[in-house]
Amino acid sequence: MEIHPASISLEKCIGVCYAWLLVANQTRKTNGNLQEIGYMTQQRSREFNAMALGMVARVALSGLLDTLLLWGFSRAGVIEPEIALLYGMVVVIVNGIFYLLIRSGVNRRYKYPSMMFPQMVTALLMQTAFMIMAPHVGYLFLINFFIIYGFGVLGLSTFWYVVSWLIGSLALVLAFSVMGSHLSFPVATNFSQLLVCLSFILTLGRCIYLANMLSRMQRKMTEKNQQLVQAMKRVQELATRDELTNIENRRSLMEILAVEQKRFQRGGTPFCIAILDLDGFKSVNDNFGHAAGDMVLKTFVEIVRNEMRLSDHFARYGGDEFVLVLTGTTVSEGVTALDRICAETEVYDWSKFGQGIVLTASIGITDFRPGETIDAAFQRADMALYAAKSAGRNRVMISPDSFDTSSDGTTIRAF
Ligand SMILES: Nc1nc2c(ncn2[C@@H]2O[C@H](COP(=O)(O)OP(=O)(O)OP(=O)(O)O)[C@@H](O)[C@H]2O)c(=O)[nH]1
Repeated sequence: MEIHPASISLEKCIGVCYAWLLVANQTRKTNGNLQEIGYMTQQRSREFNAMALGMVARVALSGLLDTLLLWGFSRAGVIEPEIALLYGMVVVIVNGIFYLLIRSGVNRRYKYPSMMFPQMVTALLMQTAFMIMAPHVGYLFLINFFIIYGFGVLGLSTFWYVVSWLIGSLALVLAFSVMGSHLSFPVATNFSQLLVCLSFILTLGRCIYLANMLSRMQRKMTEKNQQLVQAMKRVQELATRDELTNIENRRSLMEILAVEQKRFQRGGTPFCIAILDLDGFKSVNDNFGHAAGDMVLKTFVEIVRNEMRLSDHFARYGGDEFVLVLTGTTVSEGVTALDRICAETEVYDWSKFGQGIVLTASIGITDFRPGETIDAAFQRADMALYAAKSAGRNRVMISPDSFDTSSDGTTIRAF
């Protein structure tokens, strides 16, 4: 068997490996760490296992392609046929073991259930062993290093990627120190040249396949991220908005008030709390049904929104009770806006929701005062609302000790 070795320098090979590793690691970062998908629900666990089994099948297929090439080289007289046979057997046995480990769920006992790292190390050591056993086709095992690290991109964390690189480097040093002078390109005959050419074509194909897999995964992840962002937005909405009227809910109101309280304490920016309640709303429900009641509530919200400033906050406190937080506003300024709301509610044509419906609103308002709690201010506003109801409804009442003059200077409705 005549061999024409084309020498491969150790530095060149390690240099190329290093460059590939850098590119691969960059891609891995972009695609996120699949191993971290390890913490998952049963459904995700099944999907993950299917993916891991798919990877094992792909690795096995790649190994069988190499077996075919080795068989070709044995036909060309470059290596003994036993090498091809042994390679094929090792591929089947090793991948069979990983298949069974994943299939039986043993992998789920580990923090990183993809088993990518042990698969990679096994593959690296296997290539090294065959490089030593069959140095005349050593280039074939050498270029497989690139494929192996390419697979690693799909699922290794930075730490394990570096560890696998160190292991691969040591394996290369071992192979070159043992067989360096015998490693060669078998290009003595046309047939073996054809096989070498074919092996490079197949390697390129596998690299392209991997790149394509990565880009598909990236697209899928982008899609999933978008879905996640939408879901988070929806959760946020459900947690902070009232479903019927789409204004802030009670929980969100409490957060808003806490923020305004802090702002007041820092810079003294005044704000007022107004509680609004529809008068006789229950009778709408009783006489015209819940759906009509809902329409009334939504319409009332629109009336208030048309009168409030953009900087104000409007929340549904519960039932037909609403709260307006009037920011940067004194009581007298707030009362002007609230009077308009009362007037608009009174003149609105509610009869479109049920014949004869006439509705008004009662409102209690207070300003927030230094050193007090939100609860204390809230209670005052509630008392003012109660006073408005007691005084005959359809009016705005101010809590005691608030500024007692309206914007036009006349005494207004403190009780
Ligand atoms: N349609 C509808 N009704 C609701 C909703 N939430 C609470 N309610 C009803 O709103 C009514 C509120 O009761 P009250 O505040 O006592 O009714 P009111 O007639 O306005 O009484 P005053 O405030 O004293 O004038 C109750 O009948 C609740 O069942 C809702 O989301 N939709």
